[in-house]
Amino acid sequence: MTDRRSELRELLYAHPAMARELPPAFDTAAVPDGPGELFADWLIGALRDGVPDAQTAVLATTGLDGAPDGRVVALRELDPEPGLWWFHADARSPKGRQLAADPRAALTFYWPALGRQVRVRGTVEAAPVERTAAAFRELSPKSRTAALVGRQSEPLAGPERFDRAWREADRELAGQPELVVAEYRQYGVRAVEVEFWQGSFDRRHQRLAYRRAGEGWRRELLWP
Ligand SMILES: Cc1cc2nc3c(=O)[nH]c(=O)nc-3n(C[C@H](O)[C@H](O)[C@H](O)COP(=O)(O)O)c2cc1C
Repeated sequence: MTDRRSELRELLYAHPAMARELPPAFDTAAVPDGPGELFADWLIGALRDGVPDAQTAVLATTGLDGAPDGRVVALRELDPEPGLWWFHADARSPKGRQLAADPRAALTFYWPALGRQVRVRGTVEAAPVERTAAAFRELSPKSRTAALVGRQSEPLAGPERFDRAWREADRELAGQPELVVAEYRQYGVRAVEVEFWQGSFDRRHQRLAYRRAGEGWRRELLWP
């Protein structure tokens, strides 16, 4: 019988993280005053380099039981100047309820091909209803159907229940193309801390942290 534990251990040691050529060290002294601009530079670079799903991040929240929780979401917009990172979600989902109870959140981006990580910590705020309704109407038909189906993270009795709900939602949207799911939200994480991490094959990683200080930002290097 294969010993899965030792097989896996062997594979993990044979495949160390970031064992490939990565971008050269970045000039931590020649960076913008705020983190939004630097993040935009890095994300645009990742998207243009073809990093798959470069706009996705792990969203960490505090569970209603006080324990940490996390899941992947997609970044939809960025306001570099105030430092707002926007994602969309249903207010009735576990994460939506968690954020209503405690708006503190973190977004962690990782671009493996570039060995880059960005950590954003802050507090979420929801966009005004009219703006969200307009954004909802711009979604692809499939995304609107998925949002109307709703019930995210509730137990599903079987795939046929989902198929039926999907068909019903499709029909409803076809009859009412202007329909907006009232619980659909645009959440913006207003950053208080943003850290840029550039990995290096030789483990001489670089870390640059921005922290809000009054109207501006304070920058400092961190030991890797
Ligand atoms: C690549 C990827 C992108 C995703 N994007 C979103 C998103 O933008 N919004 C969202 O609510 N869920 C998104 N999800 C699904 C979430 O990870 C999660 O399964 C779902 O939102 C339920 O989370 P919750 O139970 O913590 O509320 C995405 C998942 C993946 C893998």
